[in-house]
Parts: sequence; C-alpha cells; structure tokens
Amino acid sequence: MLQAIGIEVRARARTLLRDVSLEVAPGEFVAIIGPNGAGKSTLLNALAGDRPLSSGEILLDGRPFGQWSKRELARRRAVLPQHSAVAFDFTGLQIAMLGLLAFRGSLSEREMQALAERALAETEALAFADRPYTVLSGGERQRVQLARVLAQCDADPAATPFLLLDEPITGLDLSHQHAALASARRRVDRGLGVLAVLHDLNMAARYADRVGIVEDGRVTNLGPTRETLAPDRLSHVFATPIVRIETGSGTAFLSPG
Ligand SMILES: Nc1ncnc2c1ncn2[C@@H]1O[C@H](COP(=O)(O)OP(=O)(O)OP(=O)(O)O)[C@@H](O)[C@H]1O
Repeated sequence: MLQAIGIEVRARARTLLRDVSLEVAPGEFVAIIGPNGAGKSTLLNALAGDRPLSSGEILLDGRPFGQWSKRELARRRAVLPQHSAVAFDFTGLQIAMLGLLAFRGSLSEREMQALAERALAETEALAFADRPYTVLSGGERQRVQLARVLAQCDADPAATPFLLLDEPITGLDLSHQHAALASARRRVDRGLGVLAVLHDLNMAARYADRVGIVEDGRVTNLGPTRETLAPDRLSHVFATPIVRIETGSGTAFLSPG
C-alpha cells in the first residue's frame, strides 16, 4: 500500500498541498485529474518521495519513506515525471535501462538488457534502442521513458511495485495513448498499483478504478471512476460545460465550450 497521510507541501511561502490523504492499493489504478496548477504533479512527486513535506507522511507498506533507502525505494516504485531532463547523449536502450540500476547485483547485465528491450518492444520503441535520445521526437522520447518505468516494474516478479505516471500520454498519438495505459492496466491486473495524472477524462474513464480530483492544493473528491466523473461536478471543477455520452463501446466526455 502506498499512502499519503495528511500531507502538506509548501514552497516560497505558498501552500501547494494542504491536508491531503490518499492511498493506492496493489491492483488498483487511481487517476488524478484537476485544473492546471491545482497541485497534481506536486502530489505525485510527494508520493514518489521526491518532494519534501512540511507536515504529514508518506508510507509504503506501512513504513515511512524516511526509513527506506534510495535503492530499496527504486526497487518498489517507478516514477515517470512530467518532464525528464537528459543531460548526456544516452541511447534509447541506455535510458530504458536506467530504471534497472537498483537491481544491479540481483540481475545480470544481459537480464537487464533483455528486460529493457522487452519494454521498448512493448511501447513500440525498439527502433530507438541505438538512436541518441536527444534526436528523438517528443512522442518517441515519451515511449522510451515509458519503457524505462515498465522495465523497472517488471524487474522483480515477486514484488508488487507502484507506478507513478505524470501525464504519461502527453505527446502520444491516440493509438499509443491507449497502448501506454493498457500496458499500465495489464500490470495493475497482475497486482501493481498505479497512480496517473491525466488530463484526458475519456482515458481516465476507460482505465482507472478510482479517480481523485485535485483543486487548489486539496483532494476535493476521490471515489469510484464513474461516480467521481459526474458531468455536473466536472463542469464546475473545470469551469466549462462538460457532457457525458454513453456509446456502445464506452463512455465519452465532450466539452462543447
Ligand atoms: N518550487 C515551487 N515554488 C513555488 N511554487 C511552485 C513550486 N512548484 C510548484 N509550484 C506551484 O504550485 C502549483 C501546483 O503546481 P503543480 O505542478 O503541482 O500543478 P499541476 O496540477 O500538476 O498543473 P498542470 O496541470 O499545469 O501540470 C502551481 O501554481 C505551481 O506554480
């Protein structure tokens, strides 16, 4: 279980998150939605252990983050940030293998490469394995980064890791958007816990078990996907009319503006 208990995050005299409690269980997909600047990435970074808290705590399996070593944490949770800065001229394969560094010692180089290549194939990014990351397009880079976190989650089949995804489908075409979330969903069905910040309500409706809404630094709603994604509530949160349409193949949200 990954839990935030009453967390508060402050920066430059501003409170970015206040009294946020939330949990992600193994085997569930939680989507986080909300307006720009509401605090979604801050919440994800706090849950990743990458953002200092001014109060509250983050627990993984009931143990405060402070009691986990960096290596232990890297073996139990993978993080796809909104922006991934890459300073060196790594290839796609080298990037995909970065998430596996914490498994050195228990996995051989060959095993790590095989895991990374399998994940690159899954995100249709194997063709970028030998190409410098910096020359790839935005969507191609995102698929390499997705492969990195998928490989990290697959490295220890005995563990039930948590996958934190910040806007994972931004920059991807529609078919790769579905492929990316389906990859996460398949792992959820095998016991992994996922928290994903999403702007696309249709994708949240399609893939999440629960949805949390962040507004002005607070989680104002958190519950089963269909219940939380009520058109009246969404229209209010996003300050624009939003309608829900039931189609033969699922639910669709439209914003006529
Ligand atoms: N280090 C910081 N110092 C001051 N303010 C910050 C800092 N980091 C984030 N903020 C502010 O906190 C607020 C929440 O930012 P956050 O990135 O969490 O929003 P978000 O909900 O993910 O937005 P978006 O949908 O635009 O990605 C924003 O107003 C942002 O400007």
